[in-house]
Amino acid sequence: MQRELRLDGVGRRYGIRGPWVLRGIDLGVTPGTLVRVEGTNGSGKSTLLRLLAGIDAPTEGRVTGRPRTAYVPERFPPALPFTAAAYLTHLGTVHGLSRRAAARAAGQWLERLGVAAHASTPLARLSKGSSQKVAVAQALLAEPELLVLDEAWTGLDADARGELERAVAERTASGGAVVFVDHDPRRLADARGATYTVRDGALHRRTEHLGVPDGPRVVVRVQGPPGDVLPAGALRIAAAEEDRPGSYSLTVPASHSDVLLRTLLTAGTRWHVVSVHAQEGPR
Ligand SMILES: Nc1ncnc2c1ncn2[C@@H]1O[C@H](COP(=O)(O)OP(=O)(O)OP(=O)(O)O)[C@@H](O)[C@H]1O
Repeated sequence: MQRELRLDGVGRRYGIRGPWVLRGIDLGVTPGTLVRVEGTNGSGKSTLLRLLAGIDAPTEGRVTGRPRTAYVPERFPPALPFTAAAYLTHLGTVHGLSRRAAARAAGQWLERLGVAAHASTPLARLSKGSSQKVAVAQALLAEPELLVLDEAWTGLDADARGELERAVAERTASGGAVVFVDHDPRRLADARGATYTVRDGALHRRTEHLGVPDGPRVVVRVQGPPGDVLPAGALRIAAAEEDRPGSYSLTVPASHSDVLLRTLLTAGTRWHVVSVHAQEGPR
């Protein structure tokens, strides 16, 4: 993602005389950031996410700087005459992948989300949970610059929920942005990012960090050449402390630890991983 996606003075209402659901929204989504959107039922969270995803247009105001975007809607349209694999392959080509690359990415995501056994099942015959996995796969397969997730964890089993959290870490570590709504306040609660609350049609920035930081974390200690800068992707997902010149402790939510390790081990500079340990309980 090269630049900021901006909403300036954005308002949305449904119907000419409908009440304003959102009004005067100014928001910048910068590359590599994670944004949680909160609010009570009916406050306008999904409306905001549809505007950010570009599948709905504002009634007033401007949206600029749109990156390559993918979206998991609150309700996935399932009754299309495709199998899961054919649908994902088709969408991959729509996103600009070659047919071969799209089929490969479709297979990989069905595998990662634990639904590969249903690759040949028509969408209309998938269970609710499997259908949600296909909804998640369609958004992830083309590695979007902006990923918009509306209750995307709902209906997923524990393994798939973990896989989606990892995918979020991958997207942010590689410079993409992720905007999400989730009814569980613990979702990605430890991850670095910003929280906004939708209230009375306006957007209020709540805190620098998401939610209540009480989830399991992992501390990775690394050593590199003194004076070398940690990879940007690592700094997007981890809190870093320099213990000595060139020696850092990086703290991440447990769900992000393997993405952090991969980011460090594939960086240009050779970072030596000294230790990896779990940090439990309140800090
Ligand atoms: N397509 C639509 N046509 C008419 N009104 C709509 C439409 N979509 C949303 N609304 C209305 O806009 C308001 C905000 O809805 P929205 O779905 O954005 O809220 P939400 O915060 O996501 O709610 P929830 O937490 O229940 O999912 C509600 O009053 C809703 O009825």
